[in-house]
Amino acid sequence: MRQKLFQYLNFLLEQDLPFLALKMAGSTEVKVVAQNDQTWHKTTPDKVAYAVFSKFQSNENQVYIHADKVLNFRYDVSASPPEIKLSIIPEDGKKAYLELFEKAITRLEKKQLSKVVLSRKQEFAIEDSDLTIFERLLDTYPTANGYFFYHPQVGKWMGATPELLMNAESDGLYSAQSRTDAIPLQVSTMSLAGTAVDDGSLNHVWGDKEKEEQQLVTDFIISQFKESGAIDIKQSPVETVQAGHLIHLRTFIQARSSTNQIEHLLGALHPTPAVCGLPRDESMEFIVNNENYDRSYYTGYLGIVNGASHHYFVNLRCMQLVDKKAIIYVGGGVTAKSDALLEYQETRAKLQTMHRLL
Ligand SMILES: C=C(O[C@H]1C=CC=C(C(=O)O)[C@@H]1O)C(=O)O
Repeated sequence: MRQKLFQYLNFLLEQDLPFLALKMAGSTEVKVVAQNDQTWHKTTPDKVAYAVFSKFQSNENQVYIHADKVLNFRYDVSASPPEIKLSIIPEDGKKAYLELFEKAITRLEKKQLSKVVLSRKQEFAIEDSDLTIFERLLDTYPTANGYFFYHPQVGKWMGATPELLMNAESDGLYSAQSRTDAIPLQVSTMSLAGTAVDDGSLNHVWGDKEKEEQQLVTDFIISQFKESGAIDIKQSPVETVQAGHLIHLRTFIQARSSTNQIEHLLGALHPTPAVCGLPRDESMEFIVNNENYDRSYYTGYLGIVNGASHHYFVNLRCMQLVDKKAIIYVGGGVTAKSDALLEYQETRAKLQTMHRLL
């Protein structure tokens, strides 16, 4: 089946047809949503099944892929995971990052912001084919949500994201004809923040900075759920979770809502303070005016919708593939307690997630 998947993706690339291939965390299946023509659909389709790829600034250039075909390929992760290539990453962008950090810390100390996520990108040459890199990605990160997106007018993106933005499933019977009805849904999301390099022991002692920045994300999600009319909101205890060679703090949050609330709920959640900051509008303004580059689809989201079933993920640990180049995007949450060099090192550690696949 593995061979069939790559043959099919190769065919779509050769035909220049839009697709999203997604293997959800821990799944043994890659789902491919493909469109039969090259149209760039920019609004929510009146279709039962589709894929979405959204920018960080989600009011711009959304991409919807109409599911003319949805194919599922069984994917058993290779018993011998690919060898991890460790190479030295040049220190490009350090000066610019530290300058950005200084500007942010001024705002944080004045309490104009309580948290802001600062990011950057770095370019690398690639030799292998895009599909070889995708196969390596799926085998290296079986517990991440691995994806490959292509649209002839938008380009190629690939990633292994640990972060769920929203899962919503019908908790009752669903009929495909009743898309416009308010079908009750079980909704779940996660608050993921705080980063450390995994040292192999499961009892990492987290500092106050990490605990606080993750709590801010949890509180934000719960308040957005409440405002959006979701009910029965429940949260799990905070846990440490592995993402490749990194670890994060994570809380699951669940609630009940309905299909007619989904778009609203998505807008209420995205962008969470795991990728933007708090207060949200001020952080967004700071990022857009000071990062000095366009995040594009990084820290946006990707997803697959099929009837009442919605799966959306935050576009993190990702790269854009342009000709023989990979542009890797990375960032991290900064608060008044942050240390500039440690935050910069964190972006370097996050770069490795994609870099070791090249
Ligand atoms: C913004 C990123 O990560 C987010 C998700 C987990 C932990 C994060 C952190 O510790 O700052 C970030 O909020 C990224 O990987 O580019």
